Amino acid sequence: MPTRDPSLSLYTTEQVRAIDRTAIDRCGVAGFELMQRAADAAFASLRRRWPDARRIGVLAGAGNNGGDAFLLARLAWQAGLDVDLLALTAASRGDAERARATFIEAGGRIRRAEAGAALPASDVLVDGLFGTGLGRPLDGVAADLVERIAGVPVLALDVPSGLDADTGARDGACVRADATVSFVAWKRGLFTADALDQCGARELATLDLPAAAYDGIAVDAELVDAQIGRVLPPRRANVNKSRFGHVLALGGDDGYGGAIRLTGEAALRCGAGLVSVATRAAHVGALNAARPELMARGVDDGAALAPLLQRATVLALGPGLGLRDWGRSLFEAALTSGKPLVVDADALNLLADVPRRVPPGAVLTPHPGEAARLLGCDVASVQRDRFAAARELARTRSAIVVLKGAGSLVAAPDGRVVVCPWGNPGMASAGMGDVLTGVIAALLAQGCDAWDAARLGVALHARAGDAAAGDAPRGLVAGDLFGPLRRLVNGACA
Ligand SMILES: NC(=O)C1=CN([C@@H]2O[C@H](COP(=O)(O)OP(=O)(O)OC[C@H]3O[C@@H](n4cnc5c(N)ncnc54)[C@H](O)[C@@H]3O)[C@@H](O)[C@H]2O)[C@@H](O)CC1
Ligand SMILES: Nc1ncnc2c1ncn2[C@@H]1O[C@H](COP(=O)(O)OP(=O)(O)O)[C@@H](O)[C@H]1O
Ligand SMILES: [K+]
Repeated sequence: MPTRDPSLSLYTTEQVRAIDRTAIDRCGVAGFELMQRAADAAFASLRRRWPDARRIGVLAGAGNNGGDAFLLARLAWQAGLDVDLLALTAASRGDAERARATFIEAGGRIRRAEAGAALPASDVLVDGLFGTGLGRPLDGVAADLVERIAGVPVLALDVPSGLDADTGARDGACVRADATVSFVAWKRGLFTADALDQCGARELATLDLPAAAYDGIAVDAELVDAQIGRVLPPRRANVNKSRFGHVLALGGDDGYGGAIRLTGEAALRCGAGLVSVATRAAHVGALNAARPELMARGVDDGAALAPLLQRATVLALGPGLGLRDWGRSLFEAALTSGKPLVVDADALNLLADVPRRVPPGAVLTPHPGEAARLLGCDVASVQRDRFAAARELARTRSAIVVLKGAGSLVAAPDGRVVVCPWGNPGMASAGMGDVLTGVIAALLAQGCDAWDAARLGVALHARAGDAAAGDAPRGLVAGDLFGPLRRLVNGACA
């Protein structure tokens, strides 16, 4: 991938280690100097965030993450603060041992963390137990310490200890930080899954590495860039609705008319020129009454869809579609039409059942449950490595895949991945996915290719969710997103 903007570039831990090695071996920046810079950056962050803190508690592990912690402890000590440092081991390795010695030389004292050791009484606790070297779940004294942290703000060095920095998954005890200062480059796992509960505010400290340290290391993924104007330019004045596509939303079996209405309305609110809805006849009256701009049509089966499919430029297939014969027949007709489409909800469940190919340019929008069905695994396996799951689905289905949930990922068959840093737990409510389907369909209808429509759609949807939720996520409903979506799609997020 081309970008080198460090604030958007995401790497695996192996890649970050390679960057560190290049900086040390080829750019002449000593490892200890890097550690010192890491400690400087983290201490500056601590002072900025908690200027009144007098008592600094520090947890230090045996590796270089612990080395960062010793050097931060020395800075705090030299600044006249009280420092209570608990070390997991009696000795460290390499640069970290030198860092330990430096702290002791400066007059600092170290308590050895035995089973049941009292956590430091502190105003801020610094977590330097494990960073990118974490190789297995925390256990023993480390797990015990981490599980007993309570009632004190926590600053994590590089990664909250216990979090897998490659996947964002935790397996057992894990530090819940208020802020995480990450060093050198963003680790991709800080932006999805459990990471959203464990990291707190994220801050990147690149430690002034020379640009050459990053040479030859392609980013593994990127954060979504919200520069909407780049892919969806402002509208010209002399245009008419036929320029902006005709979305056909298909779904809404008995009892699920609301789902497809949300999809249709989202497509309208994001600028599709025309939106038709093919649904159960029983829903048409209510749809027309509630949203007359939607052209709602009752269809008995897939055969009845032919004229609608012919007129449509983009399909939004699946919300409320159901798994009965009616839904199956619409599913078959829609896929056979070869039109560009967004495949969601029950259409994904049908896709998991029926060995069908989706047309080129399709966007699949599974939540982890749907992704698991498509991959033939369980939800926990998807969540254990969302990057791998999204990439595998995109590759095997030759489609753009949006793996939804906290920290949504968008993956392409060629391995590209972007991660959405927005969204909130208020969006864990019925109908939110139906809205996303309409958003992406509208962007396809207005000329975005599948990749742009998916990444931009995910960004708009999540930012609209954040704008609508404000500081009150509980009780957010999907329809609340329409107002913010309209503002954002017109460029408010650029
Ligand atoms: N020179 C460098 O490479 C730099 C490294 N930095 C820091 O160094 C960290 C990485 O350091 P390390 O590679 O030493 O690794 P860590 O300090 O994260 O872990 C230390 C060691 O603990 C052991 N371990 C792993 N999981 C364990 C578990 N669950 N229970 C018990 N022991 C376990 C492993 O042997 C591992 O190597 C980064 O996260 C960052 O904080 C920074 O100082 C910046 C520069
Ligand atoms: N905890 C969360 N944080 C951020 N976004 C979330 C969260 N929970 C759900 N979302 C987003 O809300 C949408 C929910 O989609 P989905 O699960 O398909 O809901 P539904 O089937 O009810 O429409 C997705 O875009 C998802 O990424
Ligand atoms: K840590």
